[in-house]
Amino acid sequence: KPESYPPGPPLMPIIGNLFSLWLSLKKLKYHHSVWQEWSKKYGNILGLRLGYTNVVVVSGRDLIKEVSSKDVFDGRPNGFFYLLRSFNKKLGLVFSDGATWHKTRRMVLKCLKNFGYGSRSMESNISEECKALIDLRMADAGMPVVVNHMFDVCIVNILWKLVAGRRYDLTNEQLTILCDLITRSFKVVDMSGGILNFMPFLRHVFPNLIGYNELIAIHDSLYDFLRTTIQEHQNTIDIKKPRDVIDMFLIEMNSQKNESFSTEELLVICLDLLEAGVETVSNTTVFMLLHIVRNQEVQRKLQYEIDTQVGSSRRPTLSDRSKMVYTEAVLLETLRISSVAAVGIPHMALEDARLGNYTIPKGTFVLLAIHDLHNGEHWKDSLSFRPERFLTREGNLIQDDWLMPFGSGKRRCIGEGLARSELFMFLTHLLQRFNLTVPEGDSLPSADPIDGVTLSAKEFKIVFEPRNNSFM
Ligand code: HEM
Repeated sequence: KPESYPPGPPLMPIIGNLFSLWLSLKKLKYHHSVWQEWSKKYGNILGLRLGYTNVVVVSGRDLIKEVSSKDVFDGRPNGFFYLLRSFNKKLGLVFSDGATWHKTRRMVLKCLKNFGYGSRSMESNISEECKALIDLRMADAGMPVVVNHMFDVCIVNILWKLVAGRRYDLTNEQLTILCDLITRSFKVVDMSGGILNFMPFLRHVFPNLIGYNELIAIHDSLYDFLRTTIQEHQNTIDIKKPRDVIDMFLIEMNSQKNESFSTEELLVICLDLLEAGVETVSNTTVFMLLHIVRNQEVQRKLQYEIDTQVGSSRRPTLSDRSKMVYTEAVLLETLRISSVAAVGIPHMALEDARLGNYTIPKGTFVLLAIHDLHNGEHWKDSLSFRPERFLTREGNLIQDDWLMPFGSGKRRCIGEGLARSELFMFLTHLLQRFNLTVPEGDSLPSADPIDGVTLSAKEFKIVFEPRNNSFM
């Protein structure tokens, strides 16, 4: 017989576990570390109440797969923080559910594929950005460079070519500001939505302290940019020749079908793609560089593989990937050890549901302990960066199903293929042309992340020293 709600730390009136969360955060620094410590004490299905909201944290491969595979958990939270970014409605792709989510996910995937998502033309977009990036680093070769945001504009460009049909110069000021806004919005709260979600009335008392004013200002600016982009499309569209995802949506909206989309929906979809597709890849790529400068042996092995499989007379391509198992293992090890989506994107129970021996009430937020999954007991010496853990003795790749950086099931990430291709291309292009070191006198960068909606690396610098290979 199922018990009622899963166990968790003792509750206080009204605020539930918020005070213990605040106390534990002071000690452990990261939300995912608090969930991990509490899960160890109370079990793999951890039952919390944050303010008025039930929040359950699910740990371990089997339970995470179970949640991800059951339709009843395919909801997304109704919390104040999530609705704040979408005109106080459940719109778009990432934070919608039910019929809106089904039709939006279908349409977004159809449009992206129509403009080459997953095909060769996408490869040429990535390749163009890699070339621009190499030129930029050649220009400041030998000098220390802060790397934390060096991929941002490249990553927007790759996505924006499909979504809005254009790219920006890597030093474009407007785009740099835009990327900075996204970064800031990701640092105001964690993925659970923070205090703004659980005690939203506090925005009337401490609007600055809890990040309300900042989030409003950031989203206003992001929507200004997106409104202008959509307006430009409306002014120049040829309905017989859609140029990009926005054009396809505008044509669909014009066709007056029942299931069509509103301009607000299109705005939120564009924001969703920008927010889900930029910080995640950018932060993972930066962590990848961080682990490489911390582990020079890994760098040497990567360069050996690039030199023997690609050489120096041409640039790497995605078709090199299948031969480059060590490089692939470095990508997997980065996705494991620095899991930027530490608790995935919260799910929500659409009805009362059974999980393990418990009943999860309708409306409960469900966080997936992905960081813990990737750094827990399943992995030997989980704290060391050791790509070899993904290789057999014969040098074949090991697919370990404890690694789920993109989630699983129907809500799984739609950008996985793109993200993996970007990571491969950025890494191989850079290491083909440069040796990466920390500037003289700097200590090795810390692998400890900064908390937020996604985890990010603390600021650090790298010197890009051109390699002695005669590149054509
Ligand atoms: C290293 C890079 C990335 C990581 C680690 C990552 C991770 C994730 C995770 C864990 C989820 C949630 C799965 C779930 O709800 O169970 C997700 C969803 C999503 N991702 Fe990614 N992602 C990455 C890159 C991208 C890119 C490049 C795009 C852009 C195309 C993207 C678009 C999305 C969207 C739209 C969703 C929501 C899907 C839905 O709710 O139906 N992601 N991602």
